[in-house]
Amino acid sequence: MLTVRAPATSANLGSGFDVFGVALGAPADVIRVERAPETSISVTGAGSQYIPEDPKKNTVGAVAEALEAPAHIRIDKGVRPSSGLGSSAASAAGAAVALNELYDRGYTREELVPIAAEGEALVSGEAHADNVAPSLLGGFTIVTDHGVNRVDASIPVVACLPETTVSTRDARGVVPDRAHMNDVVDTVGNAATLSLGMAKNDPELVGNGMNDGIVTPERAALIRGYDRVRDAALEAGATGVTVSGAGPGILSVCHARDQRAVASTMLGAFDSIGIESRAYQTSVGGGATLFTEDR
Ligand SMILES: Nc1ncnc2c1ncn2[C@@H]1O[C@H](COP(=O)(O)OP(=O)(O)OP(=O)(O)O)[C@@H](O)[C@H]1O
Ligand SMILES: N[C@@H](CCO)C(=O)O
Repeated sequence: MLTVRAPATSANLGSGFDVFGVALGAPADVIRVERAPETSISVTGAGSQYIPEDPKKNTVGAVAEALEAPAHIRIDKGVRPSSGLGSSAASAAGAAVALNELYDRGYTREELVPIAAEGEALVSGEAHADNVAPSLLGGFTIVTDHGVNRVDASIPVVACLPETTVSTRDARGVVPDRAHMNDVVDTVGNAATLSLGMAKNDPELVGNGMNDGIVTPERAALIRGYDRVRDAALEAGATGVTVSGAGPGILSVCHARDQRAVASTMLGAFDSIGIESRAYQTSVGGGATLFTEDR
């Protein structure tokens, strides 16, 4: 049996819609695989009651098919589905690493990105790779038609997850078809600033570069309490706040000294409108880890 821990991720980071992503130190999915004549899946853990075990409907089933690697796959969910924290992608990335090893397929982590993205196509209708790339590779990732670039970073973040859900499929439905040139220019400038901030490990630059006036306002409108939580986090010292992935998770970037205050104020802001939430005080972290081998 092989075991892989695959981290949650936050995609977009505001200015990098469908391009930027970061691996988070926590939470994570744990995937265990054993060779089998046909693929079967069992799911336990956070939100497992909402996740299909049918291989045709689960992201790991799509990965097993793409790798021609039938297996019994056990998923222990640390990342709740429809969270904006790359739940479906964490499972897909973990399965890709585990099955690649189990069947000695020999793919590099970079080569596994489009394979794991097949799982995302299954659940959201498009094979966007901005969650699977950081879950596989760790750090800050930039996915374009030219492939994936990455840099290590250890920026402190708070990922605050309300009890509500937003499906990526629905959230992709509100993405505008067109944008004003002024907004495009602002967003390009912010994305460049954010990338530089990641390379320099600078939470101010990263936070300043998260603003986006094109997709984020439409997504934020789907999250009850978003403005209140964002304003509270900024007041507590966050250098930038945005929708995590497709939401409803909200991501704040901050200095380590402000992390605790940012987390408690975000929780308090959701609580003030009667929404329970939990906050992960973590930082940009490493990619999927293969930590047990017993074949
Ligand atoms: N292994 C899996 N883990 C989690 N969700 C899965 C899995 N396989 C299929 N799904 C389905 O995918 C959907 C959740 O994926 P979705 O992309 O909407 O959420 P997310 O991955 O948390 O969000 P985001 O991509 O915005 O970070 C749910 O309908 C869930 O049942
Ligand atoms: N870039 C994707 C990521 C989903 O987590 C989206 O925002 O739709």
